[in-house]
Amino acid sequence: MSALRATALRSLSGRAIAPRLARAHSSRSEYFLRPLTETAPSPTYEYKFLEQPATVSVLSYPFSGGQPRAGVDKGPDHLVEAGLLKQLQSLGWHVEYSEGAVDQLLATVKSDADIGKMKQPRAVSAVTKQLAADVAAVAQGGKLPLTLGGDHSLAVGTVAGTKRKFPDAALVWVDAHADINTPLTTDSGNLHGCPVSFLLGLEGTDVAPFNEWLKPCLKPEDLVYIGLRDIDNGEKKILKDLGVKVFTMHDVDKHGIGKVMDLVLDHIGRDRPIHLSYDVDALDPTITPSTGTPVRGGLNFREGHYIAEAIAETGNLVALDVVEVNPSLGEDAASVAQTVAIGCSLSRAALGETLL
Ligand SMILES: NC(=[NH2+])NCCC[C@H](N)C(=O)O
Ligand SMILES: [Mn+2]
Ligand SMILES: [Mn+2]
Repeated sequence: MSALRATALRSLSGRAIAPRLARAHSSRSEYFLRPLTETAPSPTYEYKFLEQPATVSVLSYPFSGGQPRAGVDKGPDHLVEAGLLKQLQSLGWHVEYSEGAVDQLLATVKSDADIGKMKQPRAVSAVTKQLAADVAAVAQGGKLPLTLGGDHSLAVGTVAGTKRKFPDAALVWVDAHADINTPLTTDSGNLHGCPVSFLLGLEGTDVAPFNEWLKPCLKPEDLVYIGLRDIDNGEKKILKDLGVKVFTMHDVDKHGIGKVMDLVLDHIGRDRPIHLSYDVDALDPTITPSTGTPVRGGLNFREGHYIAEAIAETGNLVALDVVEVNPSLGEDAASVAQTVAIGCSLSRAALGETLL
């Protein structure tokens, strides 16, 4: 059985429903059945590593176990309710939607005591293992997986999945944080601060339960960061020792975002598949307030979108993550709506929306 068939198709209320019923009644699954290809036959750019017709497979992963704040698991539903699927369809994409069976996966985790400093390691491992299989299956099918989080620990799964189809893929990580703590360096123990170290296979990451399924799949030179401004001391040492290419907010201030993106593409090259992992806390908290670990001094609205647009323009995007939207946080309903809207607009920008 394919990995994706294991994920349940769900109704708007989150109840698991039979696919045939879903086809008849779920408004989400209409996107499978009646693509509006008359209005826009294909995306703005030719996505050269994908098969035709260009298809985005949206994977909803309502998971919060990589960090302590409730609500980030509601991010995917809010993004979908805001109209994301229809928006992507009107950009010319064929759109599929499925929801990771996170509840079922978590039900297999009976107790989840800390392992060393790691919090909820079994939950994160179980969910990311399945997500890796889902992303790999989508990529093998010639489609683009768009994973909606959920917290950033999910990227252990998404990047591992992308790398099964595209071992040469570059990883562009847009974030206030480096998320490269290891189980040895982390202060918080929150695994959303650690996914990159597991992908690289750094010292301390060869631990159960992850080492039962996850092999190092990323090289330091495959990775570029943009937007960093809150880096733990242990992470600074790792970044320097490995020589990872980092464009902090200082670099964005100094060069401007246009130059930074030129330098990003100079570094990774212009003919390689790109996995874009976008943490919405990369943007300034005035722009995306509803997120668990906001840090002042972030990307402004245009800088944030320009990054996604510049990646889209390459035609090399093969996978996208949009994570850390937490609709339970923020001052008021307007903060939440704004953060969700920007999760949608960043996704559209990466999938080829242009201003003209
Ligand atoms: N994906 C995120 N928002 N990560 C925040 C990580 C914060 C901090 N560096 C930690 O390891 O706990
Ligand atoms: Mn972050
Ligand atoms: Mn992050």
